[in-house]
Amino acid sequence: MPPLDEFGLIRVWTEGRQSDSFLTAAGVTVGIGDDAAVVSASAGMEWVLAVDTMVEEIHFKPETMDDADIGFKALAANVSDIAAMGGMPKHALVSVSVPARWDAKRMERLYEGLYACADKYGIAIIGGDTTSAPQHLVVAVTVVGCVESGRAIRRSGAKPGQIVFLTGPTGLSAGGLHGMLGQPGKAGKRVAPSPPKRLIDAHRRPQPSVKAGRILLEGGLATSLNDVSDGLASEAWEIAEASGVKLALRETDLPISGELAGYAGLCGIAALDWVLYGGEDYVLLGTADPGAEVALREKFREASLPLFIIGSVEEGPPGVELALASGKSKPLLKRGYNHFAKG
Ligand SMILES: Nc1ncnc2c1ncn2[C@@H]1O[C@H](COP(=O)(O)OP(=O)(O)O)[C@@H](O)[C@H]1O
Ligand SMILES: Cc1ncc(C[n+]2csc(CCOP(=O)(O)OP(=O)(O)O)c2C)c(N)n1
Ligand SMILES: [Mg+2]
Ligand SMILES: [Mg+2]
Ligand SMILES: [Mg+2]
Repeated sequence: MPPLDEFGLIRVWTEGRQSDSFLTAAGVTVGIGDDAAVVSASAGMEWVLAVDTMVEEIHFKPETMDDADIGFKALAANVSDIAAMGGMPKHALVSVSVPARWDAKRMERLYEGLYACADKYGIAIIGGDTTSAPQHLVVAVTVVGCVESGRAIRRSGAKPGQIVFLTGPTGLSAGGLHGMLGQPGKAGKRVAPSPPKRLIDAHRRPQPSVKAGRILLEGGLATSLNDVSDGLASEAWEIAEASGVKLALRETDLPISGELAGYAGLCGIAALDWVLYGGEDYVLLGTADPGAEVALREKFREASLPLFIIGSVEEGPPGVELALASGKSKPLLKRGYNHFAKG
């Protein structure tokens, strides 16, 4: 059989993965197969649009991610950006640039992961683009979501006197990554103990907080919101700068699971470093009026979702501070994942 061309490949990856009735219900008038997709707009809603890219060697390596995980996470990272606006993800466009090393079977696995995430969040895959690539795989996903007009939750609404909350623990993904990168490679040298499964799962299959974002929006409970992709400290800085305030976080209120602390101890690393600077957590960091705290706790408890109050908003030049368990405070650097950092 001759090798498939890109059109054949696209068919193999996507055909029959989502039912016609699902696509119709998702407002898809023209889906995969034409020059562009057409979807219907809902009255009273605005579009929420985000794109994120995953690049082999930068966002994943063979030892950190299975092929299906790459597809899942490429979409999940985008879903998280929609969640961070309080929006509902609806449609996705998927662009892949595929080197020869990545055969058809591997790409099928990647698409299985992609559709697993799409189905989990009720997202219709409506198109994309396919090219060859010289060496490394690149996956760029654009997600289209919607939100009630004028209601999107921005980074800029934090005000002094408000509380700072987090919708899940951070640091697990970075811990998992550390362990997986430290596993025996070709040279067979083992440099890190095996990480617990929960940490590996957090890295490979992040679960973006769409429900949490919707609860916050529907209840008018958040004054600012951001998702944690580059690290808690870095995202806190983004809220601080966008809002013109200082975020004062409390070390003793940061969620650090025993599992993470235990594994960090085994590695001789301070868990707090992963918690503050690790990234790829895809939980939501936000602020709320102190008067909303009771409702906030109640709504999250009803939905069986975690919620941690980790600090407060203060006046001052934009910045982030951490009150340490010792009673002292230290400024947190605007450090996080930086694609252009040297070294
Ligand atoms: N190449 C680009 N051209 C235009 N806008 C960009 C580009 N890269 C990022 N942005 C925009 O800059 C902002 C910050 O991007 P980013 O740090 O990637 O956000 P996030 O961490 O939420 O994914 C977003 O509004 C994003 O859309
Ligand atoms: C092999 C490997 N090395 C390092 C990382 C860590 N890492 C790569 S990108 C990134 C930050 C998040 O990705 P980015 O593209 O910056 O997403 P965005 O901020 O745009 O959402 C992190 C923590 C990784 N996931 N895999
Ligand atoms: Mg981005
Ligand atoms: Mg974001
Ligand atoms: Mg980033």
